[in-house]
Amino acid sequence: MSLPDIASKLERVSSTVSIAGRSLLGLDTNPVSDDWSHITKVDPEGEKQLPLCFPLYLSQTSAISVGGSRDVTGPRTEEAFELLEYAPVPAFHEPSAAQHVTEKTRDHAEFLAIPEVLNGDSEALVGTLGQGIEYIQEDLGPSMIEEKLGFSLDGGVGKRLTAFGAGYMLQDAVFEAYIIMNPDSAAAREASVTEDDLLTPQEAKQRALAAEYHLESEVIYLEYSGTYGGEEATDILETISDSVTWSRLWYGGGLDNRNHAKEVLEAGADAVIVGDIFHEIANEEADLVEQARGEFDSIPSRDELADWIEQTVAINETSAARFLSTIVTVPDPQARALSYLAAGVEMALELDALAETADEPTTDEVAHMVQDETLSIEADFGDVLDGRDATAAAEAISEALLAERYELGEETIVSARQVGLSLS
Ligand SMILES: CC(C)=CCC/C(C)=C/CC/C(C)=C/CC/C(C)=C/COP(=O)(O)OP(=O)(O)O
Ligand SMILES: O=P(O)(O)OC[C@@H](O)CO
Repeated sequence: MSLPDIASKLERVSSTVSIAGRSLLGLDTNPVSDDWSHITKVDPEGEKQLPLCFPLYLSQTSAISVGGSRDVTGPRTEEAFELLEYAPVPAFHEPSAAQHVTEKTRDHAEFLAIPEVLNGDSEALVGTLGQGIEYIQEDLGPSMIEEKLGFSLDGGVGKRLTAFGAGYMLQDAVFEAYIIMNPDSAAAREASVTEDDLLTPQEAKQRALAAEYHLESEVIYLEYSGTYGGEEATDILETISDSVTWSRLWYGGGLDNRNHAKEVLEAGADAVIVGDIFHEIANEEADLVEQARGEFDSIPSRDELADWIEQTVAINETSAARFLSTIVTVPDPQARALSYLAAGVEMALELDALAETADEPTTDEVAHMVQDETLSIEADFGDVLDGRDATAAAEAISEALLAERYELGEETIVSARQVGLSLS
């Protein structure tokens, strides 16, 4: 038997084993975790930012999806991943263009999740994917391999190596088969989904089955980006979840309270995706810090701060409480929100005070200032990260904010550009 014959036989055997594993033995061979019930979508676009103590909020979610369809660039995506190194849960990359994938994002991301839209134009199903694979094969792959080898690739071996490189980079990629049901969203515009493309529950189920059996999409993603899908969405989820067995079924769009999160989970979603309300915490935290600066002459205790926050805002209406309420396993979202908001405001006030102690320091001096100071937030980070990571997280975030405050450029471990707060 020739080598190609053996390869083709092996391929046939392995795909039969995989189908048998899935359908006859009922084995869960889907690489996307079945334990995930809540995913936070972090969008590295300029206007969407992270709260100061993002490791605390993100400790409650199952995983983080990094990506967005507007104003996203490779460098911004890299910055988001660098910050999210300090999040206590895995972060994966959902690019909306292949150029957002860089060597650095590949190093940081748990895996690539590639969108394919089941009710858009052919560009959104296979066109962009083809361009993406071409980019990996012809640009990103060779430059990464050449950098590792230290010499340039050409000839037959070069060709095989770059093909191998593209396969290698995509081997742990998973596919998210989107059904986009809000035509008035960036995702719909990106995929050319219009009113005419909206699906009935039965049509959605049929496409979901095609995605599971033909495309072998690890995830089927019902997307209402920016608006809650209500009964229409729960009808679709119920219909799909009755038939789809192997792919994970995710719902995203407009979630900002527990009832809606429960509704879609009870209708059969394996996980909910929450985006906007998480980013809104950053604005809320910045507003509170601004008010606290006017209110207190010295740094109050954490308890005093919590009392003041309770008098200043209706906790149940805060973005912090609403975000946490979408995580159905968090027992008391309001209490948790109050404690995280107080931690964030205290961290900002402590850093304001630290900034006052120096006049035009260098980047090295800023690093030392941060290392010599123990901020209260370290103990909070210690509750969700292990000790060394908690110190590293507090130092990296503080250093970035101080460097930004002194206009020291971008020499810090992480950039403060995506943290929604500036020191006074
Ligand atoms: C092969 C590699 C490396 C990359 C592939 C790149 C591909 C195929 C990207 C897919 C682009 C695509 C079809 C986008 C459709 C729109 C979509 C589903 C976007 C995701 O939605 P969000 O960006 O989360 O939505 P919002 O911005 O509306 O919140
Ligand atoms: O931003 P929201 O409306 O929460 O939607 C989350 C996600 O489904 C967007 O792709």
